[in-house]
Amino acid sequence: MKGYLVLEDGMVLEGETFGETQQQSGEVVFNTSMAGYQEIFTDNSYNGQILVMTYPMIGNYGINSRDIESLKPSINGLIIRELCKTPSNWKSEMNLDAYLKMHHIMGLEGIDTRKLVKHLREEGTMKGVITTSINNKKQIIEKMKEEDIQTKNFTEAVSTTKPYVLPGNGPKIALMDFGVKLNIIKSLKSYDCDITVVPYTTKAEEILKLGVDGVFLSNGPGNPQTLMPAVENIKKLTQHKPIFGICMGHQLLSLAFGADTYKLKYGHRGGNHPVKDLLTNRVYITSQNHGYVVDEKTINEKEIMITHKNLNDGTIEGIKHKYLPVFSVQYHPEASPGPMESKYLFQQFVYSMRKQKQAV
Ligand SMILES: NC(=O)CC[C@H](N)C(=O)O
Repeated sequence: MKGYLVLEDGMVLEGETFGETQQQSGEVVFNTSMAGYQEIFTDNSYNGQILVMTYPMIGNYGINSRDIESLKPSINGLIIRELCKTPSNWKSEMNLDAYLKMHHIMGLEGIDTRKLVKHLREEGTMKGVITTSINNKKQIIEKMKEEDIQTKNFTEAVSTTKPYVLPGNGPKIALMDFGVKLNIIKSLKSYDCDITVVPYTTKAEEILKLGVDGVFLSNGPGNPQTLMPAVENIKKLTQHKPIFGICMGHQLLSLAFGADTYKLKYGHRGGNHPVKDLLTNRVYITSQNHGYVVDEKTINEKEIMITHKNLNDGTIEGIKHKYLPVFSVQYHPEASPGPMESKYLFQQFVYSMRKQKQAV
């Protein structure tokens, strides 16, 4: 069936639908990874977004039940150049078309993704609608303009509603869940951590009552500034426990230290973003997925040190407190998908918890 992507600025692109034919809206963002589409679709940080993949063929190794970052895909829609209907891989259990149907997500193929991404790069990411009819294009655009994605809380839909424990014999961690990726949990589990995953609304006092050795702040969708109550809790926790934050966790931690965040023109989403560790001068190739970033001008240098920078645009990629065992990165050391060379950061967190324990 014919399908269309209608952008907020009036641009329309025509393609063929797959998956479920169900009209959906969302911020249209692009990811440049060449592989790992399953991990990307199931990353909760994409909640509410229509995703464009720049790699020209998607679906070639099918879908399996193992390579997931959460139990279901979070994307509101998928836009690709070409859909592979006959996957070939020993792990494959179904094709992408069937998978999107199962989760009621609409896909569009046959789209000139190169033209679309050039447009988004020049104009910035914007809202869009995927639909099977553009007879009412004017109304579609007007309606899409009404929704304010900058003030909407997307975390609510993906955070756990009840705490749960993943027992282990290593350091005891409270993981504040803003939409956590499974590989973050697996990475902490590789150190046999005892993890209590708590809802993002959990109060600092309740977390401290758990008697944990450290607190982990997860990734998650949406604007970090919609989560100011969590920022207040994090502010309290920084005075008591070692903390490690990734992506949304990094942004919230920075807000807790009084910094500001802003929205990037088209974000960083892909598997090859170069990041420089300013303390060692080493460059890491990193996996990324974010639209917001911490504003360098607002960092309180008396307390906070910028530890990492993005070599493409110079934005902040990591911070650390000068005296407290508290640090965070904007990129994804857990990879999934993407390079795994930053995994040592989990070890650094485990080490900081052990050190703190010995000190008291
Ligand atoms: N992966 C993430 O945690 C993303 C954080 C935030 N939602 C952003 O887009 O910047």
